[in-house]
Amino acid sequence: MNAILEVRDLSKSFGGIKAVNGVSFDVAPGELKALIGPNGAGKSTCFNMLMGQLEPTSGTVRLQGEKITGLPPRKIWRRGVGRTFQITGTYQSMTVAENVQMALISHHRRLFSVLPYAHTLYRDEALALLDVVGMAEQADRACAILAYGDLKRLELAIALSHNPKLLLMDEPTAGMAPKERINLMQLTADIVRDRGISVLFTEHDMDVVFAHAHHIMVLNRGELIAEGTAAEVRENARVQEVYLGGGTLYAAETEDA
Ligand SMILES: Nc1ncnc2c1ncn2[C@@H]1O[C@H](COP(=O)(O)OP(=O)(O)OP(=O)(O)O)[C@@H](O)[C@H]1O
Repeated sequence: MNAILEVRDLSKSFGGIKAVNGVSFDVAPGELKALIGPNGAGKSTCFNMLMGQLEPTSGTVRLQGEKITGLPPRKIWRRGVGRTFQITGTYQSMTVAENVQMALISHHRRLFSVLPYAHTLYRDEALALLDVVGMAEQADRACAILAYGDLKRLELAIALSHNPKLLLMDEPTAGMAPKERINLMQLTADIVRDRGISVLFTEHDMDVVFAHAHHIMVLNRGELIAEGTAAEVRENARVQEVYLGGGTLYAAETEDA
């Protein structure tokens, strides 16, 4: 099947630093793909170019065959690329459901005309999305009092409200307890399977990566040095060298929450 995302020879230099250097890869429909690498490898720079926050020095990005390189973030988002961030961005003064409703109102391009009665709009649709992420029972709670793991699930519901074809998740489990991380990624894997969307995520926790990613790419000093299944990447000598100076690449954390 044709790729959802095609990245070709993508590069970004900051002065003399080649943060991303000639990176090429595809993301297939319904694929859950991880981009891993040590600190400073170029993962965030890569994501920022895919989402339009950074202009590449060279290279192209295509979404379903159409070039999106150089488009502003909002246009890329409108074409069906969603993103979740390391630091969650929700409206603290609103309830859980209202946050999703706001996203749905924005998706339907009705933002300014409907604000006075926004709280009644798309409520059922919002509840359905909250059900997908296991948050329906918390629909009327204020965001300000949510546990961090619940905020991350809410963020996922907000991202889904734009009905993305591709979701970019930048360290989705950062700041979570080990058990919560596995749960969030299991939820993400279920969503990928059930809704047929593609997800590309960066992650430092190898437990999460090896347990859930269909395919893993390893970035080091701006270059892709390996890709494959969890088993292939785990056994790759270059990857082991980069991560642990030649040792075996085990999960970083294995204790329970
Ligand atoms: N705006 C910038 N100006 C100058 N150098 C930058 C800029 N952004 C990133 N870099 C450099 O580019 C390289 C890649 O950084 P990047 O943040 O993409 O790595 P990363 O893999 O996301 O790291 P981490 O896992 O720590 O988030 C690093 O050497 C970084 O210092």
